[in-house]
Amino acid sequence: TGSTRPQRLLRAVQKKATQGDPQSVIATIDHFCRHSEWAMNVGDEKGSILDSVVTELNPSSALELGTYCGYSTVRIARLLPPGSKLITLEFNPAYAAVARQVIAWAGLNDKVQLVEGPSGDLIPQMKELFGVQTFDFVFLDHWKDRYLPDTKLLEECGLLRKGTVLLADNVICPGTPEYLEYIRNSSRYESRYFKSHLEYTKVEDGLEKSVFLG
Ligand SMILES: Oc1cc(-c2ccc(F)cc2)cc2nccnc12
Ligand SMILES: [Mg+2]
Repeated sequence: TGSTRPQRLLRAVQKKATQGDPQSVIATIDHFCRHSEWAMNVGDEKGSILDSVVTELNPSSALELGTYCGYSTVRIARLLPPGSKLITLEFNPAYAAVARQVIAWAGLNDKVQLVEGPSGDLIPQMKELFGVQTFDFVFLDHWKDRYLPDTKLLEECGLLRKGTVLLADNVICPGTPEYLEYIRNSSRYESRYFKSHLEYTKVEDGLEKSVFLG
């Protein structure tokens, strides 16, 4: 039986990236996805927008929905101040296994907690399982039909506070119309669209940044 694309991506990281150097892990994955095999990482163009949002916010507690191979996990965690924590949820065990090794290669284990399972089941357990009060930052990058229900769940579970920033990937491609409709029309959020491109392509995509107003 052959290897999977995430396994080939991991092999490239372990072969070419410097251990403990998140920037080299990011560069290696971007090179692999541009020159060898496309993969659904947020990528370098949208990744720069992600970086600027995280840097401006300087979050102490962050949540990522959809880990995949850990590319955006590394992008976010490398920017977090000491003592802060990124919890990342991944439904697919094969993706999670690769992501753990990518995160470890980048030397970011002490900032990241990867939890396997469905976000809809895990979000209500955040407080009791991980001692989370509220999140300062949430990156939505999992299945598009989960963006809206999981956002409503975060609200209902009291995991958002005045000023929490939600950043959603793929709001154009593959697209999250129900989420956009809700978040742009809700008086509880202030939203802004960052136009960009689908990772490693010329296809339009973008990120929606929404501030929870409480
Ligand atoms: O960034 C992404 C891109 C795509 C995707 C796949 C196939 C295409 F043709 C176009 C776009 C799927 C994604 N699923 C989950 C999280 N992020 C995704
Ligand atoms: Mg994505």
